[in-house]
Amino acid sequence: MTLQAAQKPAAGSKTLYGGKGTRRITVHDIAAAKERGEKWPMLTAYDAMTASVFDEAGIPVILVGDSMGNTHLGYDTTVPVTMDEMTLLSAAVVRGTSRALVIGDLPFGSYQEGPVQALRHATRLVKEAGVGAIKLEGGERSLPQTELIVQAGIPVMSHLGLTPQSVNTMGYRVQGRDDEAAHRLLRDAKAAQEAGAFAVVLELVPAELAAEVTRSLHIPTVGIGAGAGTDAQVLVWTDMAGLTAGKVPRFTKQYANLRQTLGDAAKAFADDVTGGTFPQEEHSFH
Ligand SMILES: Nc1nc(=O)c2c([nH]1)NC[C@@H]1CN(c3ccc(C(=O)N[C@@H](CCC(=O)O)C(=O)O)cc3)CN21
Ligand SMILES: CC(C)C(=O)C(=O)O
Ligand SMILES: [Mg+2]
Repeated sequence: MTLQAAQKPAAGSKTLYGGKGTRRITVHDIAAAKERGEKWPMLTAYDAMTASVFDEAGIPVILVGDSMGNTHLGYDTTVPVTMDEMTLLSAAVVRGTSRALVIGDLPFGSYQEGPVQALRHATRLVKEAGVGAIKLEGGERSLPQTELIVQAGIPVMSHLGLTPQSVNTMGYRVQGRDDEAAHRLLRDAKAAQEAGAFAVVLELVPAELAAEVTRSLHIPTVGIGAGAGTDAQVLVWTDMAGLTAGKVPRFTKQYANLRQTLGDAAKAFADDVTGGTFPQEEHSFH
């Protein structure tokens, strides 16, 4: 097999990424991908336009992350993000996609009170925004929430390791470095799986530990700053495209420099207007 053939599955083949299917991807497709040993990409999106780009690019799973607080809403952390903000932007992402599984993050304060509150807000994201699954942070501490939401028929993605909604107690440090923390993370991951989660995000954990968790679970792991041993990888789209203002985490790879490109376009437009070279005849009506 050529390298190209190894990397690019034939059109129509049963793969999650880049497949040509017209129906929306489900959590069952994701479970099947782990059985095939297939790795898959996930990106965040926060609006219909960007989501449609990723959907057309074959990204099978799109997360409407509460990272919107940092990237789009101008907050310092994800902590202030509200259900209204999540619902509005999640609905836009669903409208912009036809094939990707869209997952909505439950924001801080929307599930910590208990399972009934969690189910109410998960249900809102499904009914009002149309997401196919929700994500919440925490293993053991979010088990009752996970169980009740799954029982209600809503797929749940768990999120372990660095959980940014706990920044005020946790900081933004690598998690699971010592033996005790590593065992706790493994326990959390197994508990999430037991409670019915369909996948687990592992954020900012040592690569060896993330690989061990991945081998120990039958549901897929989605890494971010967790090395190459997870089943899937997720990045915040504005980080990977070079659009985020300011510092981006070291685990991000930058695939474009949209901040430069967009800034250059804005300057070129401004120069045209101030210099009187835009609009031209072809942009005018008589
Ligand atoms: N734009 C953006 N990208 C993200 O990845 C992201 C958000 N926003 N908002 C929510 C959380 C916060 N995240 C963060 C924030 C900071 C670090 C950070 O400073 N990490 C250090 C490493 C720390 C260590 O070595 O322990 C780094 O240098 O990357 C990591 C993840 C990830 N999430
Ligand atoms: C980085 C991912 C996992 C996330 O939770 C977010 O974007 O909010
Ligand atoms: Mg999040």
